[in-house]
Amino acid sequence: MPTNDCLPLIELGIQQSSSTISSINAALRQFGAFRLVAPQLTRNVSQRVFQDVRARGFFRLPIEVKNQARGYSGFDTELIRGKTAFPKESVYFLRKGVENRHPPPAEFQNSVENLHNEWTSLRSQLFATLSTILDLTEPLIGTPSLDYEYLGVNFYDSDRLGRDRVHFSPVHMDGGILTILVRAADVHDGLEIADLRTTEKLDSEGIGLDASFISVPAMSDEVIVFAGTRLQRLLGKSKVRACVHRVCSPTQISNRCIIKERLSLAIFCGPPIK
Ligand SMILES: O=C(O)CCC(=O)C(=O)O
Ligand SMILES: [Fe+2]
Repeated sequence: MPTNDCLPLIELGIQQSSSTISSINAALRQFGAFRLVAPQLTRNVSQRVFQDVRARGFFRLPIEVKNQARGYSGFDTELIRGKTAFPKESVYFLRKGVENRHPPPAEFQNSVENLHNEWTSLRSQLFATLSTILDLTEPLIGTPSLDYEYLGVNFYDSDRLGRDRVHFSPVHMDGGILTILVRAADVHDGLEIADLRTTEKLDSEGIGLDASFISVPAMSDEVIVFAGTRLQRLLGKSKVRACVHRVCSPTQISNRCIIKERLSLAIFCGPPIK
């Protein structure tokens, strides 16, 4: 299976070359994704979040305790396309409509806040660069209707997955404008994205059955950026496709580093389409 060599990389703060501009445009049509150089997110701040989660074992706490934590979403409680359960646990931060439970442990909260601060200083640069690359006249952020964002820390445990389920994350698209995905391990951790040129299908379930997928290993100093359905809707399918992605369970990642537990952190930018 080809890997992320076919996904181009954006470096912020430099003049984008014409070859970068054309390869990012092509990748947004073929995969709805690109890679971003972001050591500010991958090196210290996100590693601190992951270390804190591991060291304090937040996800190993009794379910009654986790259920008390604001933003906690239990194993198999989120549904994809309203029917397929997502076999992960998450804690969401900054999400609207999260009920007023106890805040998660202070260290966890602080480390996520530090990461969010780093992201805040990157955000306008990334969106400005993307506007240049896509030759946009309308801003993608800066209006109240687009500026919503929230973060999710995700925990996947293969011991809970059972034998018959092959995906930590069933195939899906994200609903907002962009998702920035930071992963804990510098390995093949099962993330795959669809090559949308290999299928005529448009829904994520159909694409999941039909398309070829590429494996996207985690690289140090880089994050993956997915386009969401809102961006596809705003700019049109001929310019940007929403990324169709899934995460294979460790048993499916043959001949590669096997991880039983997986942590990731997603920053979701832009409200989903209502
Ligand atoms: O954990 C991952 O790598 C992907 C998570 C994801 O796709 C999501 O939360 O929407
Ligand atoms: Fe996703």
